[in-house]
Amino acid sequence: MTTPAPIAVALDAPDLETAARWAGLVTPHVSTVKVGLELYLRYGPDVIASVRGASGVRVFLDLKLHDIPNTVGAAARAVARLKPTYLTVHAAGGPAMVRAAVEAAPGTQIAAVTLLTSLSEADLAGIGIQGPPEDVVRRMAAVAVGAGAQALVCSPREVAAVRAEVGPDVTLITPGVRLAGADTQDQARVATPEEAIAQGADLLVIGRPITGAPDPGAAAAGIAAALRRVSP
Ligand SMILES: O=c1ccn([C@@H]2O[C@H](COP(=O)(O)O)[C@@H](O)[C@H]2O)c(=O)[nH]1
Repeated sequence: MTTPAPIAVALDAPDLETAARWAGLVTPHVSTVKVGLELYLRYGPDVIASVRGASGVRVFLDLKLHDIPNTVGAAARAVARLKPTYLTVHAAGGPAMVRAAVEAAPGTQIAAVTLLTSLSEADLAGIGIQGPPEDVVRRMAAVAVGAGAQALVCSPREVAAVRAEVGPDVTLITPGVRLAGADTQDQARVATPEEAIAQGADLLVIGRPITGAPDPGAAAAGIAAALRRVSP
């Protein structure tokens, strides 16, 4: 039996039945499934047990918490009992907010989102932030890790720079993954799965390229095999 690939499949499904079916199809091939706002807001905490099933797959709870430190700490404490492997917060909430999440969820890796992968340099300029996304990502990464975050979310394009900034012990998670030549949809800063791994990503978040395929299980198996070829 082969080791599951370092992929978190984003279960961005309209209903629980679809999410659980996708989870069942992909879990032989990937290490992790990701629950985001769509499912969690519709179904609440019960969704975690439904997608985890009996497989023991890791669960990544992508709630992107962003509020004052007291509120984020309380929210992180509330979901820590679900034992997700990862829980996201926005690094832009600042060091006290990130630290509040870290302290409230000791059994979970707090993953700080540095800069959404849907944002381009032009988008940043539009909200008054000048310069390349990589500069923002590196600054956010340093702040979040300084506050205790054990994982960071960035695009595959920045992963090497972030690794140089924060060192080998932080888990680097990359959404914004697309197969060569595919439509990037609403993602702005993208790379292929092979490129993301070659740049040093630890975990690739992949949603629609797998869940939108006619056979999500086969799509996950295909990407997992491609990753094994570049990183046996
Ligand atoms: O910066 C970020 C942070 C989180 N995401 C999430 O990842 C998946 C990506 O799905 P695709 O279908 O592969 O685009 C999705 O759940 C996002 O909420 C992100 O894309 N970028």
